[in-house]
Amino acid sequence: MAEHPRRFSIGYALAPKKQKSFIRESLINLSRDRLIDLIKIDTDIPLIDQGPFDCILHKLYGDDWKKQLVDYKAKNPNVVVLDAPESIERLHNRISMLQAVSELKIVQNDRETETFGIPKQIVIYDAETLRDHRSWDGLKFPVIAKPLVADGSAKSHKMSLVYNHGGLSNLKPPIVLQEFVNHGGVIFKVYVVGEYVKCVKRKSLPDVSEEKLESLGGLVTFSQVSNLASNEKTDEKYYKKMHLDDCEMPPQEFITDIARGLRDVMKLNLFNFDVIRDTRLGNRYLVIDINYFPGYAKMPSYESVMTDFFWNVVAKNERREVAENEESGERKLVDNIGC
Ligand SMILES: Nc1ncnc2c1ncn2[C@@H]1O[C@H](COP(=O)(O)OP(=O)(O)OP(=O)(O)O)[C@@H](O)[C@H]1O
Ligand SMILES: O=P(O)(O)O[C@H]1[C@H](OP(=O)(O)O)[C@@H](OP(=O)(O)O)[C@@H](O)[C@@H](O)[C@@H]1OP(=O)(O)O
Ligand SMILES: [Mg+2]
Ligand SMILES: [Mg+2]
Repeated sequence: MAEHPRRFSIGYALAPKKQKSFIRESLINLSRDRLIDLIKIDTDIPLIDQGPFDCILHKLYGDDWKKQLVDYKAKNPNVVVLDAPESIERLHNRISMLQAVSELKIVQNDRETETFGIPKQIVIYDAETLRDHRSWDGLKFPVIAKPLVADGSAKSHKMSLVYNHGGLSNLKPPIVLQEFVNHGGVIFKVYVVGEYVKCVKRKSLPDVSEEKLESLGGLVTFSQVSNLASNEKTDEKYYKKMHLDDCEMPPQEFITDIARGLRDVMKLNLFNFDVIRDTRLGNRYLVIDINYFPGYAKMPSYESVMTDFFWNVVAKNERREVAENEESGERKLVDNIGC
């Protein structure tokens, strides 16, 4: 009798909004065709009582969830958890998040003139430090004030563009004050899925000229500028409407090197990062934000990219398991012969 090919099972635990945008029929069907079943994890039932899963895909936080993952892994040592909660955690703080960029060790070739880094930034933990001008004296206005915590809450996305020191008094620490860098109103979003890297353009905040800065007072607040309705973004009309066509992309190899470097340093497979190009220099790129498990459905052909990745993860794991079993079988045989 012919043996049935092995099917794989991936459990997903996502917030309702993420589930709605990411787990589309098209993704379920394509994965199913490749022998991968995407199964919803019921967060009202202990994880340990569900499955078995070859892989768990998640974007949920908290100590209880972390413990559930640890317990599940203890019982099912071969499960692949994407990604490890300890690796995701550094992205919940906007300082440790961007420190990953300074940890990169990229050897640039002589032909490359592009450089990368992060904007100048400081962290302010309390109102007293915010009032003390010595804390922010070294910063050039305008600055963007970002909540220190980046935990996915609406609050963590609420930003302020602060034009002068007068505007600082309205802010609520703990915050990061980051120099605003003019970048021609276009941001590059780099999506990473394991080895796969895709860079797309999005509309960003417009430049602030010196003259405009003098005439402006205080601050202006905003939230998730680049996150318009998701169907608009893959649309060609979106590019035309936003005049994004005219903007040159950064060199692919340069971006891929940064993406792979970040993946290794952070030990993450699923993330994106935002990059802006300093208009004064033209070849200096700054990473301003890194997000765990971003809106992949906005990435072109996301279904096939994700399915290929899932397949690589589960099939590679399966091969490792088989090899380990064979190895321990051989060892047993040797032990028995030795007896
Ligand atoms: N240093 C900067 N200089 C210029 N523009 C910036 C800077 N930092 C942020 N921005 C603009 O503000 C937007 C929001 O900032 P950021 O990406 O840090 O916030 P976020 O809430 O974490 O975003 P996301 O929705 O991608 O998670 C950016 O997309 C970009 O348009
Ligand atoms: O809303 P979308 O699905 O499009 O994805 C956004 C995602 O929201 P979600 O995780 O609630 O879905 C955000 O995550 P949190 O910081 O809020 O955790 C953040 O990663 C954004 O950068 C994503 O937008 P993108 O960077 O891809 O444009
Ligand atoms: Mg961002
Ligand atoms: Mg972010």
